[in-house]
Amino acid sequence: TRARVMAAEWGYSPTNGPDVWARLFPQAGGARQSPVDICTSIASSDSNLEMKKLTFAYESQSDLRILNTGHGWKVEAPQSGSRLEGGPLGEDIYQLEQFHCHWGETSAEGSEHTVDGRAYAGELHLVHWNTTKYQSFAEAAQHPDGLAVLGVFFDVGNESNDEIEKIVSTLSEIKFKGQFTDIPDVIDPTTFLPSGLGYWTYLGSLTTPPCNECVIWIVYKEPITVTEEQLVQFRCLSACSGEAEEFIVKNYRPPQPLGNRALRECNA
Ligand SMILES: NS(=O)(=O)c1cc(F)ccc1F
Ligand SMILES: [Zn+2]
Repeated sequence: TRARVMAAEWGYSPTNGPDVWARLFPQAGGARQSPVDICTSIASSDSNLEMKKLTFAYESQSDLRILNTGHGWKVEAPQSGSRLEGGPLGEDIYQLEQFHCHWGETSAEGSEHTVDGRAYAGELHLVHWNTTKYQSFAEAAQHPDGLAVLGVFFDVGNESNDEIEKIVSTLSEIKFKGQFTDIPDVIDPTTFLPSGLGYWTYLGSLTTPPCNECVIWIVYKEPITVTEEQLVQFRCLSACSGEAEEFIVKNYRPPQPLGNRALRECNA
């Protein structure tokens, strides 16, 4: 009943998960929702994108705050000196705000976007907002061109990802929802990006409630590699703030209808 969904926090279980979000968050039922299945055969190679190269410049930062949001971990990384521009972003400059990731109960699933129906083991999101047009992240999230999110797929392999290890090493300190700590290591967001910079791009939304339709998505084609052990550590985070232990074993939204949206690709 509505009362039950009203009472419960949104999440990823059958009673409060993606299938019922639209009851509480009307935008979740909109026509430009994310994620989507990336059907590579319909992706149009847009010469326009080839022309305007996507460029990014990040600072290396230490003592970034990492938080257990109850739905996963999030690193707050407001970087006034960072810039993401070009590609599908027109003339506007986007600034890094935070990064986080999504994963599944097993490594057979976990990414939000899928490629020709194939899910990856996880997906990292580097979230940026349009500082050319808007005065704050919150304001930008109310506009169709407010945010730009870079998505990077995780493949499971034998080499552990050193940058992800800096995140993993703090997770024991933020086991419970609401806990946060500072990451002592220096983090350079550039190191999260794959070497091949080809990507797909389309207009979409936040993949968690309220699912605002405010995101220009840029999803890299090439995954980065993490280890099963690193993903196992993600799944040890608790969704609760107290002694009760409800592990965050999955926090990905399944693909939503692309509808008549253009899906463009750029082979950088
Ligand atoms: N998963 S997401 O990158 O679409 C996202 C980013 C935010 F800043 C807030 C909510 C979100 F769901
Ligand atoms: Zn995300």
